[in-house]
Amino acid sequence: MSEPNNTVPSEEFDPHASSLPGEVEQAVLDELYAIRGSIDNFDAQLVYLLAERFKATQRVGLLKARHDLPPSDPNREKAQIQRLRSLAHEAHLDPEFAEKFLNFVISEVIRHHQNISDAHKND
Ligand SMILES: O=C(O)C(=O)C[C@]1(C(=O)O)C=C[C@@H](O)C=C1
Repeated sequence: MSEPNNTVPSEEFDPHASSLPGEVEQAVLDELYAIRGSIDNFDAQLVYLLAERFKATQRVGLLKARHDLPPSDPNREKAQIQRLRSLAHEAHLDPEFAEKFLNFVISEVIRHHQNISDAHKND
């Protein structure tokens, strides 16, 4: 039976899933798997961190809808981008990437805010 799209697949994550076995020495694969273990831990944290951020922005969206405030706040965004670029620079992360990432997240937040506002108006 196939699963509905909105559920977590029941299949276990295989941390050793790879297209490389047979192509490289086992020692190289072992080193790669060890590094990938850290990548997997980081990706899991990223998901939890983003979920927490969206929980907070959901509250902002409700507050804005209740008080009929616009979904976006361009001056706030400018300040956030400037701060994130500077943090990225200090952390040796490409500031362009940090800005693109923040803009990507914020555009999704604004879409959520708009949906909350539309739902609020139709109540
Ligand atoms: O702080 C707000 O006013 C928000 O709506 C949150 C947020 C963000 O995701 O950080 C999203 C949209 C705004 O343009 C600015 C910031």
